[in-house]
Amino acid sequence: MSVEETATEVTLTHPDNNKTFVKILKYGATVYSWSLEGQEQLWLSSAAKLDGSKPVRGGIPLVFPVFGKNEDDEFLSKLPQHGLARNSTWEFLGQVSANPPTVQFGLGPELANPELTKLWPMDYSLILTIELGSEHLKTHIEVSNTSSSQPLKFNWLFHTYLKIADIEDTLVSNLTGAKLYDQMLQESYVDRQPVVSFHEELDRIYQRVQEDRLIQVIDKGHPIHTVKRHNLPDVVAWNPWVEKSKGMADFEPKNGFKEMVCVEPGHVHSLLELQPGQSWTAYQLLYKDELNYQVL
Ligand SMILES: O=P(O)(O)OC[C@H]1O[C@H](O)[C@H](O)[C@@H](O)[C@@H]1O
Repeated sequence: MSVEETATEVTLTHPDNNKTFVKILKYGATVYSWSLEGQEQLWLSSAAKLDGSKPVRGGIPLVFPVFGKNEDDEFLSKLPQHGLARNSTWEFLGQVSANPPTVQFGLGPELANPELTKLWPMDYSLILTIELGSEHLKTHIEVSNTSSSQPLKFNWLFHTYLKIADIEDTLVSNLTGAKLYDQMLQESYVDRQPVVSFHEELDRIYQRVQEDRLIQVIDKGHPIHTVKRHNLPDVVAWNPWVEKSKGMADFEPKNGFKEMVCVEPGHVHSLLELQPGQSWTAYQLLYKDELNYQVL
């Protein structure tokens, strides 16, 4: 069977290779493991809670309807950091294709975390489609405004924790020339460095990165992850380094920051706004590619 469902999770296994699989927790519809021919591609904290008691520290948590904390919107500002999708149990909608194995999960206000839904009482429907290729993982989201009268304002982001060998040997490419908001310095500037390198905590929101820019994670000159985006113009790059990792109870081992980098495609610099009846779609595609410096 290429799709197996338990009470709490769904596993897709590729028909051509049983060491290529993806595991998705119904809680948060969080992909928490993606193995490609036996090689794990995503970082997961050894202290991550997989029992629905808090969002998963690692894998691909889903950020909706707000990234970080919103301070301006009457309703979004009441939600905790990163919203309610990652702390709600989604419905497994079933398999939509046999090869590549593809499944869907759904979320709406009737299913979402009730405490958080009280704070953000909007009508919406989310459909997450996960496709496991022999050499890729595609996560596709559709957001619909199901209200008959109110606009729907939101952010979306795939909070992808990529597994790497050593952060000090790692570069992230093809973000050069993009404007960014540096959450450490709390200021905006244009990145003029040829690549992003990591020597301390780094937390940057790159804005309006052209869609044809492939973001590559490079280990000692070799591209180990390539991230393609559709309708996700903003890219967050994050590594918590020593002090921030110490402060996160569910981040283990404490030197685990050396083996992860977050590259998070999203629409977070501004809010999306859908009128009643409208829908919006976007996807993230993780795969392997040749080294491709598009800008230096
Ligand atoms: O601890 P969390 O709420 O999961 O957030 C983890 C991180 O998410 C993003 O990458 C933000 O840019 C960071 O500022 C934040 O620390």
